[in-house]
Amino acid sequence: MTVTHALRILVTQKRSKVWLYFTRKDANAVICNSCKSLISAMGGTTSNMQKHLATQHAIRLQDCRVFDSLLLSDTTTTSESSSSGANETASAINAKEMTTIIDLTQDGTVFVHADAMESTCNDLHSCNPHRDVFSELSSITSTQSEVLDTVEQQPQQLRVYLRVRPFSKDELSFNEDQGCVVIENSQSVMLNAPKGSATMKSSEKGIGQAIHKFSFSQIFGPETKQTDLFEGTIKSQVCDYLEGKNALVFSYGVTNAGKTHTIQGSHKDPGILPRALDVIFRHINGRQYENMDLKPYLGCDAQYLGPDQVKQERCTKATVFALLKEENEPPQVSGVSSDVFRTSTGSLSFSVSYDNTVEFVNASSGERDRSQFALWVAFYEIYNESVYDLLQAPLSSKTKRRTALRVCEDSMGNSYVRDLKWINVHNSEEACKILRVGNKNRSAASTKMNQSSSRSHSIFTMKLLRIDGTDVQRISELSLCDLAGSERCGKTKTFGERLKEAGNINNSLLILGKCIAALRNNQSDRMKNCYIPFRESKLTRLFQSIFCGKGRASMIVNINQCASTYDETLHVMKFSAVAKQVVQVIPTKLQESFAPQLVGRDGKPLLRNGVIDDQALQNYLSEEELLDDEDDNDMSILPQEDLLNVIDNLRTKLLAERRKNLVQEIEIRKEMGDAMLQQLMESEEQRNRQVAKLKDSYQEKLENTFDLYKDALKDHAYQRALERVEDDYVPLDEFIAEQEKVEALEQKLSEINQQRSTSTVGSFTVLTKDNCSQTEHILPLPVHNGVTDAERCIVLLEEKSALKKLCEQKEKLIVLLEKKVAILNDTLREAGESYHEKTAQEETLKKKLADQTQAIERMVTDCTEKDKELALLKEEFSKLSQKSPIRAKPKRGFMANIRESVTSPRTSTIGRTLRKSVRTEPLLKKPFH
Ligand SMILES: Nc1ncnc2c1ncn2[C@@H]1O[C@H](COP(=O)(O)OP(=O)(O)OP(=O)(O)O)[C@@H](O)[C@H]1O
Repeated sequence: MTVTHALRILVTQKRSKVWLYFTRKDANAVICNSCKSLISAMGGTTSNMQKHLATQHAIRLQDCRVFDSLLLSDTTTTSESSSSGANETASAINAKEMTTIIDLTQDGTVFVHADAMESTCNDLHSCNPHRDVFSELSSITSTQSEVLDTVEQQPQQLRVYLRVRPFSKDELSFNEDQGCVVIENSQSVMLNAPKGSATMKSSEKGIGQAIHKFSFSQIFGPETKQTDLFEGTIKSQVCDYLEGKNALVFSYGVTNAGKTHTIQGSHKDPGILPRALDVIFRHINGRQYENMDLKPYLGCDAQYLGPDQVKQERCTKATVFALLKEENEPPQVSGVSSDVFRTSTGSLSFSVSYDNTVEFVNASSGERDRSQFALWVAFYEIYNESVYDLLQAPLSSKTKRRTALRVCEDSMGNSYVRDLKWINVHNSEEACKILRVGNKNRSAASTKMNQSSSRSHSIFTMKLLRIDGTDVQRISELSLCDLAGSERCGKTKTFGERLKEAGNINNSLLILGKCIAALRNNQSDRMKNCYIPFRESKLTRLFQSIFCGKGRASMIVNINQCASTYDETLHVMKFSAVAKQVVQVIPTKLQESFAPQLVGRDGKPLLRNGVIDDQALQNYLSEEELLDDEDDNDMSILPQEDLLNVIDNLRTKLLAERRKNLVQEIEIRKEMGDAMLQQLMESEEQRNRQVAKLKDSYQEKLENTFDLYKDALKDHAYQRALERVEDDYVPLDEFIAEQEKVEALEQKLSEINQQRSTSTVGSFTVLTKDNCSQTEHILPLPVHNGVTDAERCIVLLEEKSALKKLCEQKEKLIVLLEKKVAILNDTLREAGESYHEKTAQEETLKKKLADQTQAIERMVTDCTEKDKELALLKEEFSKLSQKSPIRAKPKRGFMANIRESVTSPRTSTIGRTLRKSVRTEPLLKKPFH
């Protein structure tokens, strides 16, 4: 016993280590990436850290193996039957060797076999990171450990249902009914590509097929009623939920395919959500936990609330309901009309006959008397990759932005939306009110295809707490997710904000598809361990735990039969075919052991009298979590010391990052500088080339212009010539008339000649005296009676020719004379010109002469004045000489005397007098001309 006990303790320790390892495996995958970049930034320590990581990994693996062997021996000793049962199941599934997934038949039909899966229980066991979550919990209570020993795993394919929407009147009038969707039986459907669809075009080119076949868990045709759909799809999941199992339901499809109709329905014809609510409340009828002091906490735990907190909760609930009262006429904001589920009674009006279900649940539970239930609901949406609470009061101003909520994970790897409003509802009426409030806030915008299209993934989540006394025995979660339309941007004519929405919608659906495909791949090949990108979108991150075995997921694929959306529908169907191949392994009794307590690694509960134990919380979070710098982690719940550590670590990381960034920045700047220089050089070269080209082209243009001008000039000259010709032109009639005249005259002349020849010699008298004088020197006419007429005529002709010659000579003479005249004219003109020149010269000379004459006259006048002056001077001189006692000098002439008086050094009186007189006579200063 002691050995077994010791072994048990050892196993427990190992289990807790391994569990922690596996529960954080997924998170580590993401942390790893950030660590890698951090490690690379840390330079030299990289290899050491990598080694350390590798060693840690090896140790964990070793732990895992040890744990496996211990578990095996432990299980063998405690519960042999269950072990063998599990082995049988594993071998049974192992034996299920599957074949190809897609079968291309000769007639161009593609068969997608949904059961074409290769999967084993062991495989799943090895790839499921959360397989030991529950063994960890087994150490908490004795009852749980008992349950753990009988854990069974129930492999099940992901249930994928197809719902085909009926045609609307409009669609029929637009000829959308082209037999694209043919339901063969309850599980098989055939899609025929209509003419003009991309699929048909591709198949015509030999790419792909025109006919596709798909199989589903169940197909619901256009005539299916909502009640039948509920019965055939999620009813069993709801029953499981009431028994403590988690469930997730997706509605997937293109916009306007009927997703919202399926989930919510209408007032007259409610969808699966109100029907599920009805079943739940019928089940908990009379066992309602009214206190409201136990509330869901983090991922899948519960929290005790103090009286103040309870008050706060009641207040929140009232506020949310008040949002609904504010509206008089509720606007239609989502795909479902807002008057849906407005019922006056506590139960829904459509509730028909779920008594069987309720009975079934009650009978199976067997805890009718003891347990109570509390249902907490939340309604939120993922819009543009941000999570928004739909129960939040709408913003007063349109410019204000809604607060996006963070997706966090608790220590067990369960995702949850932080600060999400959870409302405790006591009946269907209240739950439906919540739904209506959320619908009001739901982001809906009209697209081309659906006037009230949902542009977000909306999720209605219900957490059911089974309470025994004041203990929460278990919590189960049911989520119904109405996915946004999977249409592509082009089809819906989306732009701007709508395009961004479409991008985000498609991205999250793509990630969902990737996760499903990766899950399937990992299951189909045990050697494969593909990374499942749960964390790449909020949607998959939130439901990661469900896909990893913590609940059952099912998908309702909605399609319409319209020819215009055929390609989109085909895409949806292909996605569904992959989804259907995912196998979920859900431990059947697992949920019972899932006590909603916060436990640390030491197994101590976190909640003590409704208050969180700090010490336990410190142990609850691992170092990895403390170091995890992801925004989404819930840091606020950490103690101050750890927060300081985190800050220190972050500071170190920040410094390293900054250093790295600086180096990168310098490198980038250098690269950019080089690139810019290169670019500048290239552009300069290009510009030079352009300039040269321009030069050439301008030159060419210039030449062309010259040619044009030349041509224009030629044309002009030609036109002028034509005009001249036109001027000289003589009309044909006139010319002919003239010719006729000439002919008539010639005829007359010949007649006259004939008459002459017959007439007498006297007729020669016609010659005038002048004529005679002109011609006598040429031809002296013989005048005598004996000359015949013929001779006369000859003579006359000779005369005529002689006259002609004479005329010609004269003409020549005239031309000669004209030439001479022309020459003479030229000479005359030249002479005239020279005459003009000479005349001009003469005038100039005359002018000059006149000027000179004037000058001479002035000189003469001056001379006369000088003479007069001289005479005066002479007189003065003679007077002076007569008065002077000095002997008069011999007469040498006046000028000689003056010269002497001027040049003599002696100052004679004459000189002085002369100068004085000169000075006193201003007239003498006049220039001498
Ligand atoms: N099974 C059905 N029977 C009758 N009418 C239906 C059915 N399914 C859908 N409809 C009608 O088709 C229209 C579009 O449906 P719904 O709004 O549910 O589409 P949706 O896929 O949710 O679109 P979106 O993604 O744009 O929100 C609605 O008027 C709805 O009443």
